Amino acid sequence: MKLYVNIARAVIQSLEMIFEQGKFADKVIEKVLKQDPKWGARDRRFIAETTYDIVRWYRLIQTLTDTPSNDYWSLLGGWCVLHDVPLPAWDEFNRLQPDKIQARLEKFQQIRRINESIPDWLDDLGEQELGARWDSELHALNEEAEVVLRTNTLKTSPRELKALLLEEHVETATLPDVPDALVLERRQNVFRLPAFKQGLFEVQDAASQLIAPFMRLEPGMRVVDACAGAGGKTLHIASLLQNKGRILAMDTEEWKLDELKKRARRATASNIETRVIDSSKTIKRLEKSADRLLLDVPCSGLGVLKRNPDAKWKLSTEFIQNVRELQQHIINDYCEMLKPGGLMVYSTCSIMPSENEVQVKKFLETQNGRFDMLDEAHAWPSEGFDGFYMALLRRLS
Ligand SMILES: C[S@@+](CC[C@H](N)C(=O)[O-])C[C@H]1O[C@@H](n2cnc3c(N)ncnc32)[C@H](O)[C@@H]1O
Repeated sequence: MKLYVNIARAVIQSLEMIFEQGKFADKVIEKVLKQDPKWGARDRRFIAETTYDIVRWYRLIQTLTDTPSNDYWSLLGGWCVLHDVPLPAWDEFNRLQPDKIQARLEKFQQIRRINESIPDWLDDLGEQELGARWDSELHALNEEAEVVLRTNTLKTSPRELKALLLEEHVETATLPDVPDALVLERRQNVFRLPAFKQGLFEVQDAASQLIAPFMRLEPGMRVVDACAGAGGKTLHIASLLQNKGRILAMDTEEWKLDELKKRARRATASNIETRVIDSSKTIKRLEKSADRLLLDVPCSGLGVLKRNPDAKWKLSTEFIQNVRELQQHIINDYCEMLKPGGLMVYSTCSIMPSENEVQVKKFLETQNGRFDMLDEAHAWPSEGFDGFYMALLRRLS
C-alpha cells in the first residue's frame, strides 16, 4: 500500500471540512470524491475509509502523535503508522516518530476514553446512563457500519433481489430476524446500480428495519409518521401496508419531505401524503385521526456512531438536554393524533435511557392512565448493527 500525494490531499481536505467547517462526514466525502473523475474505485475507497477512520479515532491518533488538534497531516501520518502504511518522505511528516507512536500506543491503551477515542464528558455520560453495559457498547460503536439494503416489497422479494444483485456482482446475505434485509458482503456504492434506480431497494440499517414491523400495521390503516424526515421508515411502512390505506408523512423541514416524495416515486409508494408542521395547529387539526402513529423523534444519535463518527466531536450536553425536552414535547402533544384504541411507536436511534425508557415512563405518568405500554425493545450496537430503542404504546381513551 502506497500513499499518493493527491489522495493524501483529498483526505486532509475532507478532515478540514469536517472539523473546521463542521460539515457532516458523509456529505463531505460525497463532495470530495466528485473532484477527480480519474480516481479509481480503490482510490475512492481509500479516501472515504481513511477519512472515516481518522474521524473515528481522532482522539487516540492525536494523543499518540502528540500534535495540535488541527494538524491533519500528522493525524494522517499517525494513521499510516498504525496501519503499517509506509510514511512517504514528505516535509509534512518530518516531525513524526513512528517508534514513539507505537510506544505511546501501549501506554494509552490502558485509558478507555483515549483508547476508544471519545470525549471525557461523553464517556462519563455513557457510564452514568448505561453502567457496565457502556464498555461493550462504546467498543461496538467504533466498528465500521455494515451496508444493509431493505427490499422494496412493493416491487420485488428479498429472494429475487438477492439473485438480481448477484448478476450485478453484488453479494449479499440474508438476516433471519429481519425479513426484508440484505447485508452487503463487501462495501460498495450501491446507488449506481440499476436495481437502485428501479426502486427495488433502499439503504436502511437492519436495526432501523425493526421499527415499522413493531407498529403492528395492517393494510388499509390510516398511519401518521410525524417525524418522517426523508422517509426512511415511511417507505418501509408503505411496503408493509402494500399501498393500501393512507400514510401522512410530517416533518418541520420541508426539504426533507421533498426528498421523501422523490424516494416514494422511485419506490412506487402511492399512498403517501406529506405535510409540513408549521405550528401546533397542524397537529391539533389531526386529533384522533390515526390508527397508527410513529414518533421517530429527533435524538442525540448516540446509537448510530458507527455510521456518523463525527457526531461524537460535535455533540454537547446542552444539545442533548434540548433534544430531551423536544422529545417530551413531541410525545405529549403529538399523541393526540391517535384514535382511542390506536397504537403508537416512540423510537430513537439513541442508546441512552434518558432519551428512551425514561422519556416513555415520564409520558405514561403524566397521561394518568390514558395510555399503556404493550411492548418495548432495544437494538444494541454490540449486536452488530445500529443502536435503536422502540416502545409500543396504546391509547386507551
Ligand atoms: C430521527 S429523524 C427522523 C428520521 C426518519 N423517520 C427516517 O426514518 O428517515 C427526526 C426528524 O424529526 C424532525 N423534527 C424535528 N423537530 C420536529 C418537530 N417538532 N416535529 C416533527 N418533526 C420534527 C427532524 O427534522 C428529523 O427529520
